[in-house]
Amino acid sequence: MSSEKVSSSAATSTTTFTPSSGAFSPHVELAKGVNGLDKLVLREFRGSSAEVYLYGGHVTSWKNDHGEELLFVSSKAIYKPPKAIRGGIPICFPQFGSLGPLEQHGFARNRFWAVDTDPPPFPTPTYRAFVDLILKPSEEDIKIWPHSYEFRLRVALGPGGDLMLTSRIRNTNTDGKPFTFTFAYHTYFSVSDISEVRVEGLETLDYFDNLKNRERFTEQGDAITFESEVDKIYLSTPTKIAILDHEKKRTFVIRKDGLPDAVVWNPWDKKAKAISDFGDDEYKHMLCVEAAAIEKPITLKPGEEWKGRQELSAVPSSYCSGQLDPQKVLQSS
Ligand SMILES: O=P(O)(O)OC[C@H]1O[C@H](O)[C@H](O)[C@@H](O)[C@@H]1O
Repeated sequence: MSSEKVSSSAATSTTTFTPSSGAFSPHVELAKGVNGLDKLVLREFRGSSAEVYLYGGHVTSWKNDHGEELLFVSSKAIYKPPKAIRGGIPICFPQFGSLGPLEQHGFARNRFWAVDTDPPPFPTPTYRAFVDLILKPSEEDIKIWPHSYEFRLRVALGPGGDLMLTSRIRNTNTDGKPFTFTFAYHTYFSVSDISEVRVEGLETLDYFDNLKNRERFTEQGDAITFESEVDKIYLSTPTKIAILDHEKKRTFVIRKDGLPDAVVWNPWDKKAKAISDFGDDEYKHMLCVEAAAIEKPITLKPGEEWKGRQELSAVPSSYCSGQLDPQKVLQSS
């Protein structure tokens, strides 16, 4: 692999698969999104919904049963290869950030995925509304990252409106070679006002600060609040992280498996202005908390598979992340 940065080939080198609409459960339909890009819409009986584009395997919408949008997507997002859609949940694979020779965040978010009509059995019981996508390397991709893999992504919407993303990545190299990657679900949460947001669960943890040459620091002892640009990779984080939106009285809860790290990013005003597909003031209404595997890259031998899962829920903020399990209390009410 060359040491200099390599740009990914445009998605044109990947064949796209347009599934017939009959290929899905009644909870899922195929639709045309922005710029005519194929997307799958998942709906649950109580009204919650989610949308995932085949371009990037990219979740761009997650709405609760009142139809409120819970994810942030920039009004300046460019739904056009090879640019990744700004917002929603970009998939960072096989490289997080600029931690390696590939382009920023790898190439999975710039490729056309296909619907996996014959996925291997799913290990854990899943929700009714789900879709399985698959990404395999094209010849072009193999030139920039010389490995064969099958990346299966299941996007599922629970009866209570929870959104679950499960990634299963298998090394299918026939040359006996292992490969190593880093990974993140780069989730953009929609918040009413970043200056009224708190994150619980990352207190006292070590983190790499991307704004200070990625040096290692230790977080202070209480909930994280925001008054300037933040770009931190928290290490060995708990399974559950909570993002409290004071104005909306809403708490996002991230539950994750196989993803020990969590990146917290808000560009704030200066960087927001410098990002072409991001509105100057939009930093006030978003926060990225990205379940990730970064500090300890994952190595797979041929035939081995890695699984990384995140489950997002949005609950009334009367539940603190540490004390009550909103799911249990909600069910008992
Ligand atoms: O603009 P992008 O390539 O999508 O990256 C957006 C951001 O992603 C992550 O949060 C990184 O930690 C940031 O350093 C980066 O600026």
